Amino acid sequence: MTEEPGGGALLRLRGVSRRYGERQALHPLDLDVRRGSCTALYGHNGSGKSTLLRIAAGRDTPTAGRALFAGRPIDEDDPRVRASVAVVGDMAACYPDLTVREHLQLVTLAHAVDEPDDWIDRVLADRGLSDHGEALPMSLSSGQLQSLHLAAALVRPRDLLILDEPEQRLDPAARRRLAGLLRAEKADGVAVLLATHHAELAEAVADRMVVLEEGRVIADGPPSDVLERLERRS
Ligand SMILES: Nc1ncnc2c1ncn2[C@@H]1O[C@H](COP(=O)(O)OP(=O)(O)OP(=O)(O)O)[C@@H](O)[C@H]1O
Repeated sequence: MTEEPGGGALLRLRGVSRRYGERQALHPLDLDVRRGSCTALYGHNGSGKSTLLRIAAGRDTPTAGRALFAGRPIDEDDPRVRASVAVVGDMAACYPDLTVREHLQLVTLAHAVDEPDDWIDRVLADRGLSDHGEALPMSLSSGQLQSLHLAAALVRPRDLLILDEPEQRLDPAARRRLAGLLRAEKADGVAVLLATHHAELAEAVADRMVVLEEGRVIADGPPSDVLERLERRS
């Protein structure tokens, strides 16, 4: 398990901002995510959620500020980050010639997971994919594909789980399973950071909700308080 110095937050962003040319996608912000907690980013299209997640995952470098994982600058090429940070992105890709099971086997092989077949069977069952293990991606529905991307993050070790709109294309039952899964991740001590457009999901799983508007934090706190404030504004 990755240790954070002085018992601090596993993910620590300080004064992080991101500019694309003339566009300030993210104004300077601070964010801490601790083990066993979940922070939900919420906001309109283009408000900066994915930009922030990419920086948190070490896939993008902030224009200014510091993004630290367990006290060290985050870089997705750092083997320690690759071993501990699982990401379900908004544009995850599949290999067209590999079955669902083979995708998951590839991930368990890359992360040297013990007894991978047991893990894979369990994750397939939890994600409602048991009957699709031998299916190729092109024969899956969009919701089943999203479940495969989630499954790929769950068959590998992780201390920090980053998800970009994981509720996309999931039906209500699959969304409820997702909420249960994220609560179980917290109970296992994983730090969870997600972007979502689904207020109920945030309320069901997050300890903290951060609302972005044009790259600025406009509300931050427990989801029920934040949602009440947003309701009053509208
Ligand atoms: N690679 C890029 N180059 C230029 N501009 C970008 C790039 N990525 C994002 N942006 C811009 O930064 C802003 C924030 O985008 P971002 O994808 O972070 O928003 P978001 O909150 O995740 O939106 P959505 O809810 O639609 O996924 C947008 O104005 C977007 O056009």
